[in-house]
Formats: sequence, C-alpha cells, structure tokens
Amino acid sequence: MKTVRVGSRDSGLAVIQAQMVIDAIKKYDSNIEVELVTMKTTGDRILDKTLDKIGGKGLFVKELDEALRNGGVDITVHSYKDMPMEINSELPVVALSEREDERDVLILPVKQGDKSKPLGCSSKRRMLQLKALGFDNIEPLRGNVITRLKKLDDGEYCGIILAAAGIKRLGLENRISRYFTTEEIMPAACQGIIAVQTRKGEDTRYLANFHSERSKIVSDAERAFVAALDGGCSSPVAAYAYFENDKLVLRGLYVNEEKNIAIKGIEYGRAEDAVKMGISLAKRLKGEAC
Ligand SMILES: NCc1[nH]cc(CCC(=O)O)c1CC(=O)O
Repeated sequence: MKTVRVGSRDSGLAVIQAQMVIDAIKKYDSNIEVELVTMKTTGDRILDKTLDKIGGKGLFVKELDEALRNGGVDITVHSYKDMPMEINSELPVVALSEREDERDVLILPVKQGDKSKPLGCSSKRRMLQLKALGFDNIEPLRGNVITRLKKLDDGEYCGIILAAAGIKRLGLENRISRYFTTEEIMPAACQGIIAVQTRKGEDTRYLANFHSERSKIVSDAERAFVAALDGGCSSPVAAYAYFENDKLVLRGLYVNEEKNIAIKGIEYGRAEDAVKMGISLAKRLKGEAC
C-alpha cells in the first residue's frame, strides 16, 4: 500500500493546513496511507528579529526542502505567501488550494485593551498601509498566529493585524473585529493560498482534488509582480489578483523606501497572460516611482 509522508511546520495553523491536504488525499483514495511529519524551521526559532533582518522567507522552508530532498517526506505544505520567489525546479509546487479570504483583519484583546498600547503588526507592508489609514502607534509583532494572539491577550497591544485566512482556518473568526478592504490594506502576494511542493518526478495525482487552477492563475500574476520587483525581500510590496467576469485584474503596491514613494497600479488582461501582467505592472510602477 502507498504511504505519503506530508511535511509541515509544527505551528497550529500549519498543521491545520497540512490536514486539509491530507483530507483531500484521503478523499481521492482512502487506501492511501498518509503520515504527517512536523518540524520547526529556522524562521520559527528566531522570534526576536523581523524576518527581513534574518534572511527573509527562505527560513520557513529550508528544513522542509531538505526533508523533501532526502526522502524524509514526499510532499510539503506551505502558506504560499511565505514561500520565497525562487523555487528550485527540483522541488516544484504542484498544487494550490482554493483561496481563503485574502483580507487582513483587526483583532482586539479578549478583555478590553489598554488604548495607550501599540497596534501590533508583522510586516512593513501592513505597517505602511496602516499609517496611511491614520494609525500611528504601531509596533512589530512576530511569532506564529497563536503566539501573536497570546501577546495580544496578555495586554502587550491594543490590537493586532492578521490575515483573515489564518484566523478562519483556526476557527477563530469570532475574534475578528474589522475586515480591511483590499483597497485599505492590499494583501501580500498569495495570501490565503496553500501550496503543496514535492520532489521532481513524484507521482502526485492524489492531489487532484486539492488543486485550484484559478489560484494558479492569480498567484502567477501576483508572484510575477513581486519577483519583478526583486522579490520584495526588504521593501514592502503587495499584490492582489482576481477575476472580474472572465477578465483577470491585478493590483499592485510598490514602495521605494529611499525616495519615500508608495504607488499603486492596476492591470487588466487575460488569464493566460498572468505572468506578463505581473511583469508589466512591476515595470510600470517602478518607472513611475523614479
Ligand atoms: N506570515 C505568517 C502567515 N503566513 C500565512 C498566514 C495566514 C494564512 C495565509 O495567508 O494563507 C500567516 C499569518 C498572518 O499573516 O496573519
């Protein structure tokens, strides 16, 4: 009998996401044995620094990539927004989930908070857009979602900003106090989409029920935009693609920190031109910010 070993980070959200993939495999063929293998990544261990200071997104995938390479696991499950822009062709992404709510949300402490405390958020992308909305007392916040909620409920912050997707998957939707529209806070590229990665040559037909072609198209557009802006590693960048009838729409936010310029743009096109749209929007915004 076939056994599929599924690699995941060990955070509560990561395990729920891996379980969604496992359920889809079981639904495809209940005879397939599926085993969950969890591990801590460097990104989970170093919590006192913001990600861009310690080497970026690669830190969440290094150990999982290694397990794929050495055969410890057969597939790995990631939040697509946490995956680096360069993906080794030996370790291809072979399936993407349907997109969960892409918006960012405000969470308040369980007990009435202290209004003098800062608003916590974990990325420059959020910080910059919150400032533009008039919030000014903002402090960085790291750790996995459960850790962040604990810091909030311990009274360190007056509120925190998180992705709706993670909160909903954790079953904590009732904690959401306010949804920001994607115009107010443009999401990170691929926010709300789960990616499954494997080793080249693996037969992953068992993921057929999991994959969404629509997610592939919107994520191609968003990631092409970010990649064309040098990966968005240190500068804040946001991208959100969606369908309007049959047309693909891509919105992007580009920030030139040196010049203190932030600009947004929009591009319309066809699904098959997703990548081209990303590159073209990036070029246009970069040009405008010069
Ligand atoms: N950077 C952490 C991270 N990676 C993915 C999600 C949420 C789930 C998703 O976007 O699919 C989160 C938490 C957050 O940003 O609030």
